[in-house]
Parts: sequence; structure tokens; C-alpha cells
Amino acid sequence: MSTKPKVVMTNKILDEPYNWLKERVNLICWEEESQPPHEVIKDWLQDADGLYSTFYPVTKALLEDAKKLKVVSQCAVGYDNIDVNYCTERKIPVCNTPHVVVEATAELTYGLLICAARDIINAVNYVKEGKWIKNFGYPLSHDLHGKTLGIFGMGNVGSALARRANASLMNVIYHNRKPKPDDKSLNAKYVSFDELIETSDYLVILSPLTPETRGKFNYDVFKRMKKTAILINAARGPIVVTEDLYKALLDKEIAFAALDVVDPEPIPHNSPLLSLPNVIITPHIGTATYETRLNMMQLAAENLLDVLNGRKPKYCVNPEVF
Ligand SMILES: NC(=O)C1=CN([C@@H]2O[C@H](COP(=O)(O)OP(=O)(O)OC[C@H]3O[C@@H](n4cnc5c(N)ncnc54)[C@H](OP(=O)(O)O)[C@@H]3O)[C@@H](O)[C@H]2O)C=CC1
Ligand SMILES: O=CC(=O)O
Repeated sequence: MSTKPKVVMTNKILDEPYNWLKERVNLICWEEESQPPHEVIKDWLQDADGLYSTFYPVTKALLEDAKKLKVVSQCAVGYDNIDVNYCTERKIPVCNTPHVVVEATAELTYGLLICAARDIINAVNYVKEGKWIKNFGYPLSHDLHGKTLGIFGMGNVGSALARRANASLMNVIYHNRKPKPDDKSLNAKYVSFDELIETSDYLVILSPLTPETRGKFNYDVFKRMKKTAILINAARGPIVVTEDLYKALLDKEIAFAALDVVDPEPIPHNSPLLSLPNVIITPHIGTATYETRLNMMQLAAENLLDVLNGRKPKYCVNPEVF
């Protein structure tokens, strides 16, 4: 019988971190293409010491029979999918992977911003569909330089985006619950939520999903934004009310939306959002580069192993459990 701790992994990860972890623990991993069924993971967890979550819904119901569980290690910075309060009650540390996700997520967000501002996806399709019959024929798009970029949630990723916006000669404003001490170095101005939504040409959501931010962007907010505004959500889908966004785009209350995250995920194939020409959607790929995922996967494995070996992990969102 193995004396190594048992760890449940909710999805296969890259070979290097997988093999690194497998050498150190008794690893049981869901390797199918499909999302692992709740009942299977719940069953595997009954005698497990650790859970390595690839953004799996970690609910009280999933964990309540996992009496030996010592750690939940998430391969992501956001942890809104995890019932942290329940884990804290059980004195189970919840680990995540901040910092290593930052630059790749800012790059993707910046890419969405440029694609939306310059209408690149529709323009590519216009060429592919044989509609390019003369120059000066394609509908005009909008500059980045000289425009106002509003960031809702100026943390690590928001700051990395602000640096890119500075290089594009944009004016950067932001709203957090409190101003950032280093915003001068980011050439970014702290504004109220009202000023953010009313004056941004491009409004990027980069806050965590919390009870306070859930549903924050609703029809009333969209009505108060510029009619020419472009909304980019690279944070979490439920921060935006999906039906309200659809209506606002249809009613031309805002001009365009570029989304890396939606509610629900994956987006249903018959979602009305997919029928709109003024929406582009990517499948939650902010961190989905080889290099970044490798770093995240290794960090999540190290966090997990630290706890199992009685050490404090590098990143833990409920440190009060120690
Ligand atoms: N699309 C993707 O693949 C990815 C998505 N993400 C998402 O992006 C989020 C941000 O990541 P990251 O920058 O690393 O996180 P950080 O914690 O560094 O930044 C979050 C920022 O949001 C602000 N914030 C929190 N609550 C509120 C609120 N109620 N109103 C306004 N601002 C608020 C915080 O400031 P303050 O505390 O002062 O309010 C903070 O500056 C993650 O939580 C995750 O959900 C991250 C990586 C990849
Ligand atoms: O969505 C990704 C994350 O790291 O959070």
C-alpha cells in the first residue's frame, strides 16, 4: 500500500508539473475530455489528502465527506468557484496562483481591446467572405491613442494592462474600492464608479467576482455608458448580467463587447449573444499560453505539496487557518 498522500486532480495538466507531482504523491486524475462528474470527484475525495483544482466547482457538498482533506490547491488566481468559508471552517487552506498569470492575461485583454477597437475579427471575415471589392469601403473603426481606458479592478492584471495602455498613448482611469498607492507610476487616475462608466471609451473589467461585484454591470450601468463605448470583460462572467448586456448591445446603448469570460461557461451554443455582430468571445483563455500555464500548474503543485509537508504555502487565500 502506498504511504504517499492521495491527491485528486480534476483535469490533466502539462506533463512536467504532472510528473513532478506524481513522483511525490499518489495522484488520481480525471483524464477525459469532459468535465469530471461531481459524484466521481466526491467519491475520490473520501480518503484524499489533497485536491488539485483546475477551476472545478469546489462546494461544501463536494467536500463534506472528504474527512481527511488537508488542502485545496487551485490552478488559477481567481477562486470564486471555491467555498472558501467552508474550507476555513474546516481549517483547510485554499491556495491559488497569483502573479504568474498577470502578463499573459494582460496580453489577451490588450488583444481583445485592439480587436474590438479596430473591428479586426469582422474585417477578417469580410475579406474571407469575398466582400473586399474596393479600398476605402470597409466601415471605420476607432483609435486607441487619445482615448480613455477605464479599468474596473486595477490590481496586478489591471496594472499590467495600464502599462500597455500608456504605451498606446491612452488616458487611463480606474476604480477600485480604494486608490492604489502606486497609481502615479502607472500614469492612471482614480475616479468614482460613476465617472468610470460615464467617461470611459473602453471599459475593462478586471476585478475578482465577489458578492459586491456580482451583477455590477447591468442595464442601468450600460445606459449610463457612452453609446460608442466598448466593454471588455476579462475577469469573470457573472460580474456582467448577460441578458442586460445582450439587450444593451441590441439597443445600441453601448457599441461593442469583447469577452474572455461569460456566464455561464461554456457559453450555450444557442446563446443570443453569439448572434450579435458587435460581440467577440474567446473561451476563457487569459492564461492559456504554454509558458504561463506551465508556471501556474507547477506553482499549484508546489502550494499543495507545501501544505501536505507541513509548510506554509507560497500563496494561500485563507491564511487564518494556520
Ligand atoms: N480571463 C482570465 O483567464 C483571467 C481572469 N482573471 C480574473 O481577474 C481577476 C483579477 O486578477 P488580479 O489582477 O491578479 O487580482 P488582484 O487581486 O491583483 O486585483 C483585483 C483588483 O480588483 C479590485 N477590487 C476588488 N473588489 C472590488 C470592488 N468591489 N470594486 C472595485 N474594485 C475591486 C481590487 O482593489 P481594491 O481591493 O482596492 O478594491 C484589486 O485592485 C481575478 O480575480 C480573476 O477573476 C485573472 C487571471 C486570468
Ligand atoms: O481565470 C483565470 C484565473 O487565473 O483566475
